[in-house]
Amino acid sequence: MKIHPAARLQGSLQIPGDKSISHRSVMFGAIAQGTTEVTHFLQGADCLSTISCFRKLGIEIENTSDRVLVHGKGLRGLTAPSEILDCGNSGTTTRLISGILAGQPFDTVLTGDESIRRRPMKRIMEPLSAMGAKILSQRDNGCAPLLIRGSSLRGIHYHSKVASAQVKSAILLAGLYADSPTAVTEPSLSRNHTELMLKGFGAQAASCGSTAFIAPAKELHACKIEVPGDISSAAYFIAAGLLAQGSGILIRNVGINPTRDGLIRACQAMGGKIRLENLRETGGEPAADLFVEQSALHGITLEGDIIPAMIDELPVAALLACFAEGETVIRDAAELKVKESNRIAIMTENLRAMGADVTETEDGMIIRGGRPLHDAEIDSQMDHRIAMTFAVAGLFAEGGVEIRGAECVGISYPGFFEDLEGLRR
Ligand SMILES: O=C(O)C1=C[C@@H](OP(=O)(O)O)[C@@H](O)[C@H](O)C1
Ligand SMILES: C=C(OP(=O)(O)O)C(=O)O
Repeated sequence: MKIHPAARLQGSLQIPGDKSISHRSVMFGAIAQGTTEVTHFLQGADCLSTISCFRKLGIEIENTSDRVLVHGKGLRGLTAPSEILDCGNSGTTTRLISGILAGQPFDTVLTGDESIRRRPMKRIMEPLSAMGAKILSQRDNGCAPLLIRGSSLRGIHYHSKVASAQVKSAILLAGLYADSPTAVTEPSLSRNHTELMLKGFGAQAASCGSTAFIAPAKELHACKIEVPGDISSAAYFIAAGLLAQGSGILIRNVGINPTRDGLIRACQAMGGKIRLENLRETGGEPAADLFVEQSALHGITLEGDIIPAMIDELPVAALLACFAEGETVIRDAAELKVKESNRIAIMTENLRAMGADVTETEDGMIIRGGRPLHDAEIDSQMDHRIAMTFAVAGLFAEGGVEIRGAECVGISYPGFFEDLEGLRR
């Protein structure tokens, strides 16, 4: 896929539904009593993997263009699958479903694509085992395929070494099936969609700082969920809007949950002009329209608590740093190495190939902005966030960019290239 430089970008767009919230709407709907109706569901490959897994667990799910209906069977209504569950490329599917399967009276085998089979699963195996489940990594390497032998569970208070909503959510979901309350404390607060949405489904969930609690549940009840636009998808248009000439880009209906809005805060701290308009609530989550204008950016340090709030947006933040005056330091972001690809290594290699001044560090990158980017051929390594980041890079690089494996954007944003092209003026 060739991306040509853009003289001007302007206009407005509607971002597809949030991936994290879409996954959870299907999962929680499946284990609730009654029919959960989901609108603005993300029809990306990852969320379709979640639907496919729950269908194999006996749940009827109607997926039409305007809504998804999940005919939940209650907390104890899932049935043993007759085949292996394929989580595709989705870490969220793999880890969250493991929490639910830990409490089932049957065995399940979970696997996924090549990338999923490399990602660390010990982080959920340990706490779920401490709760009483038996989880076996079939190659004994701490990765999928996983055999999950569900059982009756006990509540725990788990102190996680990583700030990870997937780890936290797996434990909280298992906690629904436990004999006593469960708590998870993480080093920094990660996205809290599970806590918010489980409450909407009638669970007793609470949080205090970076500790989340859940009480064992008798039943959950079905909900109506309108999924807000995904800030992680909006991120590419925020970046494009900050860099492009034109009269601005309006990104409508973006989820701005404070555990997800780190990119907006980081860009504003770099001098980016992003105006939040029409603030409202969508599906129990704060949402707004974002108006983004071309801005003169300067480098900053990104570290600590803001990192989990923009973890998937760090690649595009690194790109922005190439256009900022001075140095940007990203640290405390070692988690980037265990995403769909090693995002620290790939960003460093590819930004350098385009002429940027970037140094890879143990837990982040140092980027010295101001060098113009030039054309290069970039391999996405089938990581959707890398493909979308370099599509934006191509708009502002002399000669554009050629992206190999660009089709992987379908994991989280099937219409990405059409939406990007639609802003050219
Ligand atoms: O819970 C979720 O929906 C997600 C949590 C994050 O992963 P970690 O929990 O591994 O940080 C994020 O990177 C991923 O895209 C989605
Ligand atoms: C890391 C991501 O997703 P997951 O962990 O669900 O594969 C992502 O979407 O950037």
